[in-house]
Amino acid sequence: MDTLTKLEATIAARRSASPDQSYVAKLNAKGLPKIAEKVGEEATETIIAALTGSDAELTGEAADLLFHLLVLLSAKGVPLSDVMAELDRREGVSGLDEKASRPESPT
Ligand SMILES: N=c1c2ncn([C@@H]3O[C@H](COP(=O)(O)OP(=O)(O)OP(=O)(O)O)[C@@H](O)[C@H]3O)c2ncn1[C@@H]1O[C@H](COP(=O)(O)O)[C@@H](O)[C@H]1O
Repeated sequence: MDTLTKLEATIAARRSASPDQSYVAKLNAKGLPKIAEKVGEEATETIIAALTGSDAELTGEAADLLFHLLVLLSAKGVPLSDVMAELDRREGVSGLDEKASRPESPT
């Protein structure tokens, strides 16, 4: 099992833990807007690290961003495998124009 898939399973298991003992449970208890805000915060910190920080700082912020993105996907019930499948699908799309790289929107 790859690292992100293992982390996804850990996050799913920790969602129902005590918020006193689990960061994942604490964040879920605060609700979806707070989880989404954390993703934005970590994305900003990743950008700052990329522009002004060391490679080690960028690595740390990228890890924070991926972790919080997995917490968000879990809270929304969207499996990581769906995201991976979408990336695989795009890899198979020839060219990268705006329309072809996005899933069909429901009409
Ligand atoms: N990968 C991580 C991970 N990365 C970052 N963090 C936490 O994310 C938080 C981010 O720090 P911030 O300063 O931005 O946030 P904060 O001050 O704690 O909280 P805010 O009030 O600012 O939102 C820190 O508390 C980090 O400990 C993580 N917490 C947990 N995990 C993984 O999730 C698993 C389950 O964790 P628990 O839910 O704590 O058991 C762990 O075993 C790890 O594998």
